[in-house]
Amino acid sequence: MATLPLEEITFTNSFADELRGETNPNRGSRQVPGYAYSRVAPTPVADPHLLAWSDELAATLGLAHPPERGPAVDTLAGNLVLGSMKPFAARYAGHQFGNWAGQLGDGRAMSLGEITAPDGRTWELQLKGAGPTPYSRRADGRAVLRSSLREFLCSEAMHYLGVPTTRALSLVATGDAVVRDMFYNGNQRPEPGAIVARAAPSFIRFGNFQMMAATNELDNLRALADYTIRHHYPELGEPSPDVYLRWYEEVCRRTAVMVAHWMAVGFVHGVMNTDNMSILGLTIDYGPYGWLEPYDPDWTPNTTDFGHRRYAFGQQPQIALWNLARLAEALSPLIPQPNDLRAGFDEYTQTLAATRYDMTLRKLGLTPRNLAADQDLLNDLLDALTEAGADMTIFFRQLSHVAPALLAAPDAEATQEARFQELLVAAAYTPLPNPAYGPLLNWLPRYLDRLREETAGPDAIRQGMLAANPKYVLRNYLAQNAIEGAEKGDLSYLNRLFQVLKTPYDEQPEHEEFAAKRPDWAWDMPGCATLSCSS
Ligand SMILES: Nc1ncnc2c1ncn2[C@@H]1O[C@H](COP(=O)(O)OP(=O)(O)OP(=O)(O)O)[C@@H](O)[C@H]1O
Ligand SMILES: [Mg+2]
Repeated sequence: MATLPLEEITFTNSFADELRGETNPNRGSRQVPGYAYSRVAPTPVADPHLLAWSDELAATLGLAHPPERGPAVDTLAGNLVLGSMKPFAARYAGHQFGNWAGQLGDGRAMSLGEITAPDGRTWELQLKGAGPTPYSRRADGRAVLRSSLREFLCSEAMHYLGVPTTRALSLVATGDAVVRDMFYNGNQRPEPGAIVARAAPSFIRFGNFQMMAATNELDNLRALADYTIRHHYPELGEPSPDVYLRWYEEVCRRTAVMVAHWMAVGFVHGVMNTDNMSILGLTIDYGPYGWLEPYDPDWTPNTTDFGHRRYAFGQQPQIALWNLARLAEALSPLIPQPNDLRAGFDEYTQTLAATRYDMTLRKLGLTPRNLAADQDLLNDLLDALTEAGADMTIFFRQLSHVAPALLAAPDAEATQEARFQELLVAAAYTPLPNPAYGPLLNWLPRYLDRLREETAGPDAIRQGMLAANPKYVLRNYLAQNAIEGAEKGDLSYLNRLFQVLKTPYDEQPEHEEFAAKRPDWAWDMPGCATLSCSS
């Protein structure tokens, strides 16, 4: 299919054209009452050059691969604003760590406008780190290479895993230094700056609605809801109080599906504030996220959250519901009987339970049979994994090979115990035998008996399990290796890692090193197991 260089694309600007925005060129931080956004201009950078590019997303958008330097990359760095673009920073508010934070807004993100893809769908293109806006408060509007690289890679990795997410088109180095206190310990240092161009049908967050409700701007609230429905939920029909209710239920449903996916692959978002919740049910804001390595519902990578563990892995389902309740409050002025919004909570709870059940069964190669007994089997597995602290990804991936093989083996009884031992050694972070692995060892034969009840043959079961249990996820230490290379100007590790993450369910035996459990050196190394919000 024909592609165009980015600089030849004509952008549309539905958000800027249809909603009320301020055009004040003043970039000073301030409250922006009465408006859904502020028109802004990116601040140019010294030497924009391309570090990474998502070919597949570019193909979807109909964009040609740009050279390392030139007008396309200048556009992706904010140095060039095309005539058809109306860049803006959205005004949103939010609850951060459970507390109302008031106006936040795009302090370093800027939307450039929308691209209509060859298939007719529209995508908003947004730069993250393109300079200050009225919402920057005391910060600089910039992003460092390490956090931008993490956002670029993880957005795309999540897409390839099948998780609903915003996408990333490019990672561009700015040539400017950005000063950060990475450990919040008073030691500031200059780091290389970078800008990610991300794409999604829309970047509207729960917090955009909260902002309007908090300041009682009901016309703006209604306009934003109507805009969202008309452009992104047109199947619901023309906005009306009844349609608002159905829309809210659909947001709840999509959010549940997103969280179920996170739980299935071991993704921890790390900072599920309401301003980081997409109204489209997409994973948004790849900041201090992490991937479960030792299975532990209490784990969070975010050092800022070590005290309360509000956003730990196992908390995510209930935090999403808490956030949805804040969204319901924001939408209630639009609804004659706000209590009707409660139907969305049930939608969330039921969809989450059903989707998680479904996804976990698929991870185990099972089809629904006896709900109560199977629930027990699944719950016991999660308890056993927690007690063992086994590597989640390796455990499920190895099981996808071992369990079907045992079904097929004529001398299964004899080999079973040895195969289970091997599986646990592969996934264990402690030397075995270890009593913490007892429950898992007991669970495995029970599971195998249940698997024998399946009618599908071992091969079909193995195929299904391999398609549900990724071999390659973006372990934090892998991202850290890519960062260290990129900071030294060596992109080879980043490129190889990105390539591997594009087919995470494939075996790719030549890339085994990217499937390795967290190495010893990475346990205490910043960026590898824990992260601060400094980005
Ligand atoms: N360096 C910065 N300069 C200006 N504003 C910032 C900066 N870092 C964060 N902010 C703002 O602080 C708020 C909370 O930040 P948070 O870490 O959730 O978002 P983010 O990582 O900047 O971006 P996003 O949610 O768009 O992915 C947001 O309003 C964000 O724009
Ligand atoms: Mg954010």
